[in-house]
Amino acid sequence: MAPLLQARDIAKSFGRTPALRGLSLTIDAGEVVAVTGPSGSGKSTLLHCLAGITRPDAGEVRFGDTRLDRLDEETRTRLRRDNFGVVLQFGHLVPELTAAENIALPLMFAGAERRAAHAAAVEWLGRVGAVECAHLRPGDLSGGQAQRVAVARALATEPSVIFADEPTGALDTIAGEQVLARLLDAVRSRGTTLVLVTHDNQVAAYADREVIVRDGRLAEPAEPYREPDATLPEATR
Ligand SMILES: Nc1ncnc2c1ncn2[C@@H]1O[C@H](COP(=O)(O)OP(=O)(O)OP(=O)(O)O)[C@@H](O)[C@H]1O
Repeated sequence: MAPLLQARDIAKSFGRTPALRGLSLTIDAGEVVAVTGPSGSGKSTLLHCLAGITRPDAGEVRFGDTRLDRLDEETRTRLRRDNFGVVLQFGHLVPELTAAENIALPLMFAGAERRAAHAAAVEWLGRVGAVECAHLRPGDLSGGQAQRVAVARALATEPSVIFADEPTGALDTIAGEQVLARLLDAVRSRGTTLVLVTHDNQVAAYADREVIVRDGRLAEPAEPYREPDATLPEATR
C-alpha cells in the first residue's frame, strides 16, 4: 500500500528548545496509529508537522505525493481543510454557536448550502450519539458531549485523515471510552486514517500500531526482537 503520510528526518525547535530531532515515520491509508511518549517528548509537534499546521525546520513531510513542508501558507490551509480533520483535548468549539452550527460551519466553508449543512450536522451528531446536543451551545454541554461534537465536526467533512491530540485527555474514564469508541467506529467503518496522540496506554491499545516518541525521535520498540539463544535446547528457546 502506498504511504499516505510520511515524515522524513524532520526537525523542529522552538527557540533553543529542540522538539523534534530527526524523526521519520510512515503511515498508510486507513491505519490507526497511536503516538505515545513522555510529556514534552515532541508528540504534539509531530502531529502538527504531519497535519501541516507547523512547518518543520528541516526534513520532509508528505501527504500522498504532496510535499506539505514546501507549500505556502494559503495552499497548506486549503489542503488541510479539504483533507484533514482535527480533534483537540478541549473540543475548541465556537462558544456562540450551537453544536449543530459548529458542525455545519466547516461544511458551509466547503461549499454546502446552509440547510443541507445543518441536516448533515444533525445526522453526524446522531452517529456520535449526541443528537440531543444539536441545539445546545458548548457552555451547556458536558465534557464528553463537547468531545463528541468535536469528533462529529472533524468527521463531517469526510477527511482522509483525522489528527487527534489527547481527545479524551480531559474526560473521566467512562466518558473518554465512549468518545473513543465513537471515533474509532467512524474511522474504521470509513477507512479513515487516524493519528492519535495519547499518554494513556489503554487508549493506545485500540490502535493498529503504537509509535513512541522520546526526545524528539522515535524510540526503538520497547522489546526489540531477540534471536533465540542457540545454546539452549530447542524446546526452551
Ligand atoms: N509553541 C511552542 N513554543 C515553545 N516551546 C514549545 C512550543 N511547542 C512545544 N514546545 C516545546 O517543545 C517540546 C516538545 O513539545 P510537545 O508539545 O511537542 O511535546 P508533547 O510530547 O506533546 O508533550 P505533552 O505530552 O506534555 O503534551 C517541549 O519541550 C515543549 O516545551
